[in-house]
Amino acid sequence: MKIERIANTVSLKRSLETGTEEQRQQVLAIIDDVKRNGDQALKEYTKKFDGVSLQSLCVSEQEIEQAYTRVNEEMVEIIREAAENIRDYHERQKRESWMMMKEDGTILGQKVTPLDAVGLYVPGGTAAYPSSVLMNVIPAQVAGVKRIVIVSPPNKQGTLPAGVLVAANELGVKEIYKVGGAQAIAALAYGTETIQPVDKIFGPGNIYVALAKREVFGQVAIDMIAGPSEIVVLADETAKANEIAADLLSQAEHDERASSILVTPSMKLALEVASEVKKQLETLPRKEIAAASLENYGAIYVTDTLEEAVAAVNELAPEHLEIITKDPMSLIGQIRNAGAIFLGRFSSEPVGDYFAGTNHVLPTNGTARFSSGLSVDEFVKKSSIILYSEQALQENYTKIAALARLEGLEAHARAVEERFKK
Ligand SMILES: NC(=O)c1ccc[n+]([C@@H]2O[C@H](COP(=O)([O-])OP(=O)(O)OC[C@H]3O[C@@H](n4cnc5c(N)ncnc54)[C@H](O)[C@@H]3O)[C@@H](O)[C@H]2O)c1
Ligand SMILES: N[C@H](CO)Cc1c[nH]c[nH+]1
Ligand SMILES: [Zn+2]
Repeated sequence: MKIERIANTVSLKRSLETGTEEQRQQVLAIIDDVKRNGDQALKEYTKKFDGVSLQSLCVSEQEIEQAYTRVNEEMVEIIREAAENIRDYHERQKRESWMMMKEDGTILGQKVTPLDAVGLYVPGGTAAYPSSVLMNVIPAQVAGVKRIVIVSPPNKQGTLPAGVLVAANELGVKEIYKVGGAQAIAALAYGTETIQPVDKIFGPGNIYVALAKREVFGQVAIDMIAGPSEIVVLADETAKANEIAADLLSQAEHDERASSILVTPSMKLALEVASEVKKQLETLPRKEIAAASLENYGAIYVTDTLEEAVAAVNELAPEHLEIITKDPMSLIGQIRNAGAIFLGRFSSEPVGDYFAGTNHVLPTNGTARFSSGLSVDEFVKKSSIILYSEQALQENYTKIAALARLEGLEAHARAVEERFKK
């Protein structure tokens, strides 16, 4: 990894894939086809892109049973325990409806209502993560969403990865469809004979999925458009180089476009981490991906002071931040931009990816400056409640009418005056 001396200003080299005009046109054509031809279009695209002809798009009971034969009981227990931790954490995010009454009889409040139906896209290939099923489905369930649908492209055997099916089944998700890409997003947005439309679509995917989500936005809501994984480790001379190297590699193995960065005031640590990364990389099964990621988007930044290192972290605004210093807790107050903050050497990033209970869907591409990770909030909507008493309107209608006339909206003014016409 390259070692660079920096002051406190630095910007993370990030990979932003926006797609070509040709890809956008292709996605538009797919969406239009699904709108017109429903299931038939879904099956044709599945044959074309995933290389498999399906009789039915639905995952059957039999496929779920088959999946359990491929995931051992111990693994199922671990999935259950992770799910429990995630549910426990997200239960605390739940918002209640509230109302307040004023002395004049006015009642104001906020009604929290779960979305009726949400769709989760689970990417195909090696990026099909059972943990992402837990991270998206559990907050939806905690919010009270009744209908949760999963879509994912089938493999050559015409089914979905066993881990994904087991995770979904453990959570009680019954509606799972074998369809991926832009066609799956179109089906979730507009509906087909088999797939009823949803209100909001969640989950990452390749460029076709991302472009389709942008296109259907408005018809349905969408979550964030997630970029490649990122980790920044903020460490001082007390940290262990082998542990930091392992954590940097944990995110680098996700994607050639992932970004792993160490920021430290210690040149000694920087040199040790660089050599550890090289050593550990050699034995990683996904070493080509991790090496490309480190080559293009990895870095070790050395600052003069810890304060400068903290300022650099805030500039980087990473998805994941690990603080491995003498007193990590004392630095929390100074961290302004980070999707998740992992404190101390035993809070290695994969703890959050899988098990602690926090959500692993987090803001990337510097969006931690203004946004947060996935939470129960994304699965509810909030309606304002207004009950004005006669006394309250009597006392205030002339002010309301005045504000309306300031905006040139005479009918607004007359609406409130109408109640008090002599
Ligand atoms: N940010 C995260 O948390 C996160 C997590 C997991 C995966 N991912 C991302 O998900 C993506 C997974 O990609 P994937 O491709 O393996 O799976 P995918 O499920 O996203 O896409 C597969 C589908 O893409 C469509 N497709 C493929 N080639 C096409 C073409 N030429 N024209 C139109 N459609 C086409 C097909 O319909 C296919 O079913 C990766 O980019 C990965 O980085 C991100
Ligand atoms: N680190 C990823 C998000 O950046 C999430 C993940 C899933 N599985 C393993 N990791
Ligand atoms: Zn990860």
